Amino acid sequence: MRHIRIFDTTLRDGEQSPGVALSLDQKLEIAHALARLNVDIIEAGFPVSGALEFEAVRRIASEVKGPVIAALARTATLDIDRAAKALEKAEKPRIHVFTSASKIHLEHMLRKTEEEVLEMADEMVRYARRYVDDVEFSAQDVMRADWEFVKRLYEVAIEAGATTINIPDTTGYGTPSEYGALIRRIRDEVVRGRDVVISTHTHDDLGLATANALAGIENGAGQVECTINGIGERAGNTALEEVVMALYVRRDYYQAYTQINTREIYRVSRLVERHTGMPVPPNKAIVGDNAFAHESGIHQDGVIKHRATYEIMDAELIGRRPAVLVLGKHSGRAAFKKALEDLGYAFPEEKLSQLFRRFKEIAERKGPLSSDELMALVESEEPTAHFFELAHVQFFSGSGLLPTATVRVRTPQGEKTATATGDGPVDAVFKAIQEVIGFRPELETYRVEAITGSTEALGQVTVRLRHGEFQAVGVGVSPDIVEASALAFLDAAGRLASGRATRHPPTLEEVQKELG
Ligand SMILES: CC(=O)SCCNC(=O)CCNC(=O)[C@H](O)C(C)(C)COP(=O)(O)OP(=O)(O)OC[C@H]1O[C@@H](n2cnc3c(N)ncnc32)[C@H](O)[C@@H]1OP(=O)(O)O
Ligand SMILES: CC(C)C(=O)C(=O)O
Ligand SMILES: [Mg+2]
Repeated sequence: MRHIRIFDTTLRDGEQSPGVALSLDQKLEIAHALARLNVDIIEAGFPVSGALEFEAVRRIASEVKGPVIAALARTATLDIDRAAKALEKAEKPRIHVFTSASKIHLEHMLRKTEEEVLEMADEMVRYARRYVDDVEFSAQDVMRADWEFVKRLYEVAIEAGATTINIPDTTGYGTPSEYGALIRRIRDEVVRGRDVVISTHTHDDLGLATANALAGIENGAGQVECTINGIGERAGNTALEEVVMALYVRRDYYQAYTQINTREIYRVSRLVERHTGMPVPPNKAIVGDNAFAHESGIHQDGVIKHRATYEIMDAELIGRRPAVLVLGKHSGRAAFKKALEDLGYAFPEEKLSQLFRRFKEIAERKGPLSSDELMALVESEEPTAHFFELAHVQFFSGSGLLPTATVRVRTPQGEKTATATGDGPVDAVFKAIQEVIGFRPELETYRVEAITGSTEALGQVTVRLRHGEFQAVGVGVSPDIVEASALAFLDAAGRLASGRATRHPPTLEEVQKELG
């Protein structure tokens, strides 16, 4: 098995994502998280580009231990001087010198001839080697460049002392077979057995970044440049989590491994999402919300019978909770039954079919149901006659006023009225209801949703109450949220009072108490 080095460039190419500007503290926090992930190299930034960037690289170099810390530099002495200065305290510093290889870059961007670029590459790699032993060399846009020039350029860089040669498909133009062939050619015709690591750097303009990186590995690359969540210039870079998990899950095929602590992947992904403000799409491989969720009945049935029927890796492996079954319009009986069992219900087949039909009708109209909604569905199918009925609710609140509510409720013992104050109108209403019904269930969850999308939207309130060892869910709907809350509370309290509640699973403390 070959070791593939993971070069993380979230803090450099990743931060080049339009609109992203990380603070010093955010960069440091991400760098520490990358060290816990055990990446081999952290590209901490491009020091010449600004004072904050310089300081971030300097702090990361002095504080983050473990990985090699790399800093980017153009083929210019000032860039290399700044990179070297920022890396002064690094245990394992690397200077990453880059130029360009394609005609279009040379003519229109660098405005240099091939000979001038060769000379700059030679001089600047040598210059960087005066500061550090570990120098990486890249030539942008290799995929669109002429092979003869690419060959000469990388040959010059190796002769000048580059220890890693990176082959960027800067514009995301290559296909996997082309990029793979290019890496193979670099290995056979440029590196020729010398002790130089070949690195991939692929962009996702055609959605091929990960496929291209893997093709590079198959053809001799020993380092992959990538970012968390695949962020980066334009459509982004190769996603670290994708390449790492592809190498792990298909180690039989690639015969290669990384040293990544995969259980940290999800945590770092969330951190980068939060700090960059770039949301991870739900269908994103490995780290998206749906990556380990199943809604289709056939898949759910398979997963319940044997996880591996529809899962090629365990969610826990990347630090996520186990796969979830989403109960929606595509779900089948098996998943529905399992969800009810998980909530503590067991029904005969006939009753289950009746509940399942009702569930399908609702899910087709409103989308997936949460477990509270499922409980409400089951309980609303019980013989109901409301035990407590709201006759009247009145409340007032406002700035400088003590929120106060009065409720009148029809109970089996007749109509009762109570007034209470609270932290807000809903709290005051709940306290007044507790007075009226004569017991004090604990509010475990409270959720408000708009049922329709306009300003006169109907509000749906779902509460879960607990009393002793019983719990019940109640739902209330009204254009007035406070009234919907009163209805929901009375619905759940009625279930508790009339013995139509479920026994809740014991808490850890209760089990410990029972066991003495
Ligand atoms: C593919 C990549 O990701 S490359 C990295 C890209 N990242 C960034 O650009 C982010 C940080 N960049 C910056 O802050 C700024 O662009 C700086 C500080 C680097 C340079 O700023 P400025 O001096 O204002 O130059 P500006 O950005 O307008 O133009 C880039 C200059 O660098 C030159 N250049 C580009 N690449 C290289 C290179 N590899 N080697 C030498 N010079 C280069 C360009 O030809 C241009 O030079 P010119 O001004 O003589 O025409
Ligand atoms: C600086 C280089 C490696 C780069 O990011 C690219 O070419 O995409
Ligand atoms: Mg790039």
